[in-house]
Amino acid sequence: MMSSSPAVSVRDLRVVRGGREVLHGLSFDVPRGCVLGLLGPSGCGKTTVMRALVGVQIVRGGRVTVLGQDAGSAGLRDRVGYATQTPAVYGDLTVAENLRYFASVLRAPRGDVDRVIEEVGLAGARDQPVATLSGGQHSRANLAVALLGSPELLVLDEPTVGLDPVLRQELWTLFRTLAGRGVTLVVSSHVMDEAGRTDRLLLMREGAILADGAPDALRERTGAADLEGAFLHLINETAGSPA
Ligand SMILES: Nc1ncnc2c1ncn2[C@@H]1O[C@H](COP(=O)(O)OP(=O)(O)OP(=O)(O)O)[C@@H](O)[C@H]1O
Repeated sequence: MMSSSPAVSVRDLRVVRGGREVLHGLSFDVPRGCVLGLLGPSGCGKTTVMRALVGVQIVRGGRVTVLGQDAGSAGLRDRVGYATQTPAVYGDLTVAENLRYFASVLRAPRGDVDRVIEEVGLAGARDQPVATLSGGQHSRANLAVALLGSPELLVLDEPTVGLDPVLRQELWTLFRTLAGRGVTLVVSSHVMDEAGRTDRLLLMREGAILADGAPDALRERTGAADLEGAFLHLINETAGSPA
């Protein structure tokens, strides 16, 4: 269910990294219970946007509000889950040991460990050291950490990279179930067919938002048969418009 006060509100967000402005004044809202896809070529700024949402990115200007508080506020610590692109789980600990460890750090209920292991489909590997997992299992173990404590906002950086289509499908079903419970998800991806599963898409390019809308609306607006075509159409449109 979507309520009227947005889960995320970003206004004129500017970020400088390595001496260069990499986000040029982004503004968007994410309603509660929405699955927002962040899509765009490598280096366009998706991870930087996510870092700003979870409050670990120094920003040059603008305002990022999450669940009614400034991003990074102490009060948001157990209300926001973040899975980075590079897995944060420890290779020498088993899946269950990692989750017990992170559950205690995050002060999540102990029972959460079994729940999140089930949710990401790792029950069969729970006692396996993470270093011995396949790439897809490894990224699911990382995702499981973000699910601890039942956060209201989940920020997931390319959670399906390296997963086969069946696992990708399963994870998207999980994302949908979570959104159905009112959880808001911000999910980045390179994969256009995944973009179609979102409620809303932010198409990004070179630190700016190229388009913001529902996948069907973007296809309709551009007259493209698929989202890849829509994206290319929007790039050409921008290139052709006066600066
Ligand atoms: N630690 C850093 N120092 C300096 N510049 C950085 C740093 N991290 C990222 N950048 C730059 O910021 C810009 C945005 O990077 P970001 O990681 O947000 O992109 P992305 O869209 O998430 O890329 P990918 O899809 O490859 O993960 C890029 O130009 C990148 O080179």
